[in-house]
Amino acid sequence: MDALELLQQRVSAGRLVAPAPTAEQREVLFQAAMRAPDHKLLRPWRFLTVEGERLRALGELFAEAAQHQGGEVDPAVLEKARNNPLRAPLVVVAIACLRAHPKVPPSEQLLAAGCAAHSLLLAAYAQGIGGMWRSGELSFSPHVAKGLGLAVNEQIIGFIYLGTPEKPARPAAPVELAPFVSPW
Ligand SMILES: Cc1cc2nc3c(=O)[nH]c(=O)nc-3n(C[C@H](O)[C@H](O)[C@H](O)COP(=O)(O)O)c2cc1C
Repeated sequence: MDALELLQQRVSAGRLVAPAPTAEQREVLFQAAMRAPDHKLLRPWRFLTVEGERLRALGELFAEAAQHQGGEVDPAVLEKARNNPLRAPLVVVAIACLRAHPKVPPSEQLLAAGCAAHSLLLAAYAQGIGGMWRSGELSFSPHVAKGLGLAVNEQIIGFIYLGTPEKPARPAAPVELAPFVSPW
């Protein structure tokens, strides 16, 4: 796929089915992520892959986290939390790993991690893999972070759902640029 077409046409795919990306495709996804712009080459990111039965375990972790938020939890909310990870055959947890650095503040490291996640999404689209970056309040849950084994300096920046798109990608309409771009 042409690079400029990819950059202008990438869209998310919410409905994803098996098969999950192959080993070869995953190599491309993660190599693309590693090429994100990155001040001082800190690589302030890492990724966890969750698939198969582990998707159910992630759903259980989400349900537990919803219960840990306190108060009475609507059973429908719990059920939704439990089923959320089952919306794709592969969920990649994108994690920012922030460390003290004299030249690179945590905000820049967070941006670099976000760029890595975006590169992964672009590499997915380029390979015909459907992808969607999701967060939701449970991505900020300390219980989820602990269950996924995050260190204190790490934070979840997204759950990237990947799989085979159920429907063809919708066309991305061009955006009127005037509100977003102006000479100074
Ligand atoms: C950090 C981040 C978190 C997001 N979380 C969600 C989410 O929880 N649920 C959702 O529907 N979309 C979420 N999105 C937006 C979608 O990934 C997607 O970009 C949006 O639906 C627009 O679709 P498009 O990518 O096809 O333009 C998030 C995007 C980012 C960058």
